[in-house]
Amino acid sequence: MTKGTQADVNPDLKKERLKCNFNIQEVTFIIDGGKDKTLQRKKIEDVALNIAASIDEVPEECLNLKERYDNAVRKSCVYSNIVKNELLEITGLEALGSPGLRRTADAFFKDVSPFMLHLGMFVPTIIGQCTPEQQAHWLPKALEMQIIGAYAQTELGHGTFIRGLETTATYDPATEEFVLHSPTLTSTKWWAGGLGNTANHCIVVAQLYTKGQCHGTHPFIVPIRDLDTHEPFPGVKVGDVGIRMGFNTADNGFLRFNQYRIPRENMMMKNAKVMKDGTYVKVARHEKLTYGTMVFVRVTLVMEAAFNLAKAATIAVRYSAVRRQSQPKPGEPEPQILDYPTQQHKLFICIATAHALQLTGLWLWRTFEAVLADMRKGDTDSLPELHALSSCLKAVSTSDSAALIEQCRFACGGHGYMLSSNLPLLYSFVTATRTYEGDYTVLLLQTARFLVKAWEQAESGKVLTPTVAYLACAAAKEKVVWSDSVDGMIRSFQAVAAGKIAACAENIKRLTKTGTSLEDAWQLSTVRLVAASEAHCRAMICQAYWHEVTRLTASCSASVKIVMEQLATLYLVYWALETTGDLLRYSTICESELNKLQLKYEELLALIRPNAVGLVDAFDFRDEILHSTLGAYDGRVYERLMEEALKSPLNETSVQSSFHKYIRPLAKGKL
Ligand SMILES: CC/C=C\C/C=C\C/C=C\CCCC(=O)SCCNC(=O)CCNC(=O)[C@H](O)C(C)(C)COP(=O)(O)OP(=O)(O)OC[C@H]1O[C@@H](n2cnc3c(N)ncnc32)[C@H](O)[C@@H]1OP(=O)(O)O
Ligand SMILES: Cc1cc2nc3c(=O)[nH]c(=O)nc-3n(C[C@H](O)[C@H](O)[C@H](O)COP(=O)(O)OP(=O)(O)OC[C@H]3O[C@@H](n4cnc5c(N)ncnc54)[C@H](O)[C@@H]3O)c2cc1C
Repeated sequence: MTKGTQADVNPDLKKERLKCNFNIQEVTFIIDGGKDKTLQRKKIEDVALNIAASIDEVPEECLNLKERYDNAVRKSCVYSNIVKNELLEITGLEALGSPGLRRTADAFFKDVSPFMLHLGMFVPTIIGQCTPEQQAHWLPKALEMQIIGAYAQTELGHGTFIRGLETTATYDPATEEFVLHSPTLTSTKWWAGGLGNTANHCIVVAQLYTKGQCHGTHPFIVPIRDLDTHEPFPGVKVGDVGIRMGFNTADNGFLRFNQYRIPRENMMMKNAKVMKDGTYVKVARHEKLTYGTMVFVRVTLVMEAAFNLAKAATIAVRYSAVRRQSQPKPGEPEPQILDYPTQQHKLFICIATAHALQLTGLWLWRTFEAVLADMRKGDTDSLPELHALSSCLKAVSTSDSAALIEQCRFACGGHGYMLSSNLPLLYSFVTATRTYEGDYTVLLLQTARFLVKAWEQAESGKVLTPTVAYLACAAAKEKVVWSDSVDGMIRSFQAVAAGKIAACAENIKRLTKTGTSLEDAWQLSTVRLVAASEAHCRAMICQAYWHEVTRLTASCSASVKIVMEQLATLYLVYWALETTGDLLRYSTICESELNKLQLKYEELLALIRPNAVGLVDAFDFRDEILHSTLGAYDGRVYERLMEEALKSPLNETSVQSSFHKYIRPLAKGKL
């Protein structure tokens, strides 16, 4: 944060900070994943943010589309040099995935860097899909930015259904090359970030043909532009996909091939190989290991959802402490809008959800690392559970984050609609995460496949993997008695999930018994399967969040433990109240217990209220990263709104030329 002098700080915010009754830094350490992580992040910020402070002469939003792209490329080059020459020295290669790097990128780009997918997917795919020899060839070039890459999987005709991709890579043993071809309009690669004008290389996912046989989709590294002239190579047609809701500096592109040749060695061969004579050799022990980059990005997106929501919550809570509106008690001053329970209801769930997703995201990351370690030893047994976990957590976290960021904008009234609040841009960026890297519904249905199988195992008394172990109680017909203790609520959420999964399995069984094919029975059950998957995911987040809070606050000061537990309890009670219909159906909860729960919720809002500003301060966002007139640390909201308004190109002259060209002639009847 940028603290300035105390005298500059809005008096209401100053009072809020005095009210805070816990040690903010302790909470920051928990959110970052430990004190060492916080210190490293701050070191990275100190290096990068000095430069970022003066990077934009004109606000990004005042530039036209082409100028914005050029500016984004300029800044990406400056930023890449800082990463390469200074930041990687602080932490080594692991810095690529560090929160410090993610945060400092936001100081440079209000929208998105056209290089984002280079580090976000191109480099991870080289690491995940190449042999050691291929890595030795490609990785240094990519890290040194001698080549810039994109990840082109999605086509105009297919994004979700990867097996339906149409781009072909046909092996020619005579020249030891693959011939890439786009046989139809719908086979055009579409959407890849950085592809339109920036990248000179691209990972292309294509149907592999050798010896006349198709072996399904495989990834290839494809040079698409000359490294010196940047002209596309003959046989390559590449360009921008057009203006989007957000991501307008991300350079999302299209790509077509006309019998374009690449060397055999450019097939990424960690999981499958094509020998010189065209023989296809499968190396991987699991069919879906070529989908590995997607699993990796889905895992990282859970913390990404938390990060963006934390930014929105910081903006909206600080603004709500500064903003005064209405007069509920005659003769008394207008209250801070943060004092309205309805405002607390809108905002405290945002803080709690940011914590829930961050702590669940850190747990998921550790799970991912453990599965990777198993796979390095040749054991892929835990991959289906990781796929099921990462699919539903990606879906629910990105969806919750987008919806709650929009709620933060609503909470800021008219000023939230200003681009300078940064809430509109944040929303347009985050809402895309619900779609990319696997659409919400599609991913929940992937988890549902796993859940229905797990239910069948539970019914037949088999041992279940940890995230679905709770199904055993339901399969044994154990009744869950409602209790508003934390453990009681988690058990009830699990009972809801188990009840929904069981109902899906029964429905599928009923339909197939009466002659419906399994595929049709599945389709006819998908509305409830999505709901079951959501319920499972919610129960899992509640359990992981509470477990992590208990674990991480065990050695904290008492006040930190209290406030962290209040937030986690608020999260559970909020979701119990949101899903009362389900609880009435699948647990023993009754009307009087629901009333008690509502009271508990309102009490929690009041308990959290004095610490609200302290809690968002604990996210520790510097102003250079928040980019918000409403959310700056000093709370000088009105001054900043006015300063930004005066920067508008429409205020450069007191009279616009359009007045003389159109309005005056119209008024004089001369148009
Ligand atoms: C600043 C941000 C920070 C970091 C992020 C960086 C960059 C982010 C910015 C933009 C990135 C955007 C990039 C993209 O969007 S890239 C394109 C992503 N595309 C997708 O995600 C497509 C979604 N579709 C799929 O994943 C699959 O096609 C599918 C829906 C899963 C279906 O696949 P299919 O082959 O048809 O499989 P099924 O027949 O449905 O299932 C068969 C069997 O396989 C299992 N399975 C499926 N996927 C996986 C997997 N990944 N891992 C392990 N197992 C998998 C599936 O469960 C099933 O198992 P059964 O046992 O049930 O048979
Ligand atoms: C900002 C942005 C950046 C992107 N960047 C990249 C990139 O860098 N590289 C890349 O390769 N791709 C990228 N993508 C593409 C992205 O991965 C796909 O858009 C995404 O996977 C969804 O696929 P789709 O567009 O084909 O949607 P569709 O699959 O056509 O979805 C449309 C609707 O159909 C529903 N639907 C589809 N299949 C099913 C099913 N089986 N059952 C039930 N419902 C179904 C969906 O739920 C959805 O409601 C990007 C997209 C965006 C928006």
